[in-house]
Amino acid sequence: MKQVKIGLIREGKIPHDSRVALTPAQCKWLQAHRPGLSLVVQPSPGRCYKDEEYERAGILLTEDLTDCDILLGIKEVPVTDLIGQKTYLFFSHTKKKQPHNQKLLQAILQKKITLIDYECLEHEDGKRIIGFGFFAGIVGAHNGLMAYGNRTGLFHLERVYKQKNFKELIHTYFGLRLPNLKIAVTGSGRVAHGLLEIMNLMGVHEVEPDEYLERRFNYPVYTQLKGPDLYRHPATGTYNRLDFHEHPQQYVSKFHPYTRQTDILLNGVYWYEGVPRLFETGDIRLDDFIIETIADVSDDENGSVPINKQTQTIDAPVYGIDRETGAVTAPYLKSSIDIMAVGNLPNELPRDASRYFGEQLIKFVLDDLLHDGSTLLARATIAGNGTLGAYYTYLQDYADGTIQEHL
Ligand SMILES: NC(=O)c1ccc[n+]([C@@H]2O[C@H](COP(=O)([O-])OP(=O)(O)OC[C@H]3O[C@@H](n4cnc5c(N)ncnc54)[C@H](O)[C@@H]3O)[C@@H](O)[C@H]2O)c1
Repeated sequence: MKQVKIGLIREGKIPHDSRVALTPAQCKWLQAHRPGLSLVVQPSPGRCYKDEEYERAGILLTEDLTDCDILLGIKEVPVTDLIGQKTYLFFSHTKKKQPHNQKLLQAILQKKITLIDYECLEHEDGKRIIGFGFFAGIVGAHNGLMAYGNRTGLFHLERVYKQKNFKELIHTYFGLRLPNLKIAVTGSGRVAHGLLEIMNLMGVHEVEPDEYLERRFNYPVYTQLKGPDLYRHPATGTYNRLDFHEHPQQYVSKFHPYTRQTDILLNGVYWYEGVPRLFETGDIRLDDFIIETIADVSDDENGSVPINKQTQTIDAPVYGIDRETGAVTAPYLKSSIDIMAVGNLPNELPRDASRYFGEQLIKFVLDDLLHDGSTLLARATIAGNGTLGAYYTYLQDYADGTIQEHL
């Protein structure tokens, strides 16, 4: 095994993110159990684990990371902070040619940095290895229910970020009595798992989609809608997962009947251009469209939820959409549907989200970082030594292009 020095960088992106790739306890465990590996931490006033906690775990704090081999961050690293010729792992949000990160990729290439993007780390079958989706689902489901409680006055949920951790959050559900709600949960990935976890913790009962559509219940229920429940090929009437992933534009949505039976929609589908929207904007004017609150955890503006018109912040996560005009309004108006849409939901539970992330990193990626010749890492390497990685040559025009300013 080679000698590797890993540095945890201070997050530089604004608005500030307090998550970190490895907790103090995980760093300590790694130093004890992975000979050849050493770790240092760049001090940070805003990190969810304090500098002193790393110090107490025996991890060296240092401003200077120039002698590290690998630097771990979370969000996009500001161009001015990049250290040339290093290997970085973070979420770069460049693989879809996002205009606002074009400059970042150009700087990475110029500085001969190796960029391994967490989002691109995939198992052989294409399933993503690490991410924050589970805690996005946890916070998203809570916030969706919280918004419905605020709207109707039928119950009250506190903000997640006011709790110390996930365990404390669960304690706030003791004694919670929900009305006879019908909740539709969409998706089957990490976000959906987090949504389901909260359903179960809040004592909402699961029912099958057909039962959900057929009757009302005298207790709160949810149903989980996965690919085959949401989409069908108009010619065959069926859903084939691989075919759908390749040709989503050939499919249509089957969600419409659920808009007539659902009080709250918790949306966790994976959406990209071509995937049918769950419903169309005009549908919200229909008298039998009864959804009052939507937590769009997937958070694609004008995506699977076409009335998600803007992403909010943790401070003010909810806005309204007027049923008649489709215009953005204040939250909790009778004439509007409430939308909860925030792009950094896991930041409401940063310590738990970081620990969960670090666990996956240690389990599935760390050994590859300590040995040469990993195909897992090669497939996730967007740039290296001034050129694009073998799997990312499609980004060449993006890397060459004139800088587009992000509006
Ligand atoms: N709001 C937030 O803070 C937040 C945080 C994390 C994730 N998200 C978003 O939530 C959405 C869901 O994330 P997730 O973590 O559940 O994703 P995931 O990778 O865990 O799951 C994706 C699911 O989508 C399915 N899928 C559909 N089309 C696919 C395709 N073409 N290729 C691969 N898989 C396909 C997969 O089978 C899988 O079940 C994403 O859009 C993500 O960006 C939002």
